[in-house]
Amino acid sequence: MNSILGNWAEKFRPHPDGTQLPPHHGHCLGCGPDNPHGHHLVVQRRGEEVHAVHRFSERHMGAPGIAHGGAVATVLDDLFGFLLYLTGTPAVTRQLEVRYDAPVILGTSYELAARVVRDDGRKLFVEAEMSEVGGTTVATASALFLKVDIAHFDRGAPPAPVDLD
Ligand SMILES: CCCCCCCCCCCCCCCC(=O)SCCNC(=O)CCNC(=O)[C@H](O)C(C)(C)COP(=O)(O)OP(=O)(O)OC[C@H]1O[C@@H](n2cnc3c(N)ncnc32)[C@H](O)[C@@H]1OP(=O)(O)O
Repeated sequence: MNSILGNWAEKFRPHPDGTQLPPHHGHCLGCGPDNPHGHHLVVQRRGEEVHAVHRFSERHMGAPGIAHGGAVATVLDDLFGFLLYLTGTPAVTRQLEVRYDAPVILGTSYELAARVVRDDGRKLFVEAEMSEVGGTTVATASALFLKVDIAHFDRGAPPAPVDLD
């Protein structure tokens, strides 16, 4: 097994309500603390939802001062990946839809929340929103994740020394 995922099984242990969930792995683009180009998303379990407060930086700029839509999609997709700690099974994104309701401003904090709306065999239907703190929704997302066997991840190249420049 790809060693970067080697401790994944223990990450599926029960996570009490209110606790911070572990990153998928150190170099994950969404949440890995060791990825200098990543978003460094920090996520908590809140009941049957996952929550985060996030600020986009200049590294994720689209229009001047505004987050790139792909960066917003990355963060929403990665947030969905934290629901797997609650469902207890590996799964991958099959389809992702994002609705951009308002520009996401760099350096501004946003609240994110995601949940599973239907767990149907291999299919996990999920939804999320991103909002100004205590205010207006700026983006919503829905996705279909498909549960996969751990062998799915063997197709990834073993983690080489990462050249992140
Ligand atoms: C211990 C170590 C653990 C390691 C733990 C790894 C950690 C992991 C880190 C996670 C981090 C997360 C980060 C964010 C999440 C990503 O970023 S995941 C990365 C992006 N996604 C991918 O790379 C997935 C690429 N796609 C694939 O590999 C394959 O298409 C899949 C998803 C495995 C599915 O292939 P498949 O098994 O052949 O599925 P398929 O038969 O086509 O469809 C299955 C069922 O779904 C239905 N379906 C398919 N598409 C649709 C659709 N769009 N709408 C409705 N139904 C559909 C089919 O009709 C079928 O239904 P049934 O006939 O069974 O009723």
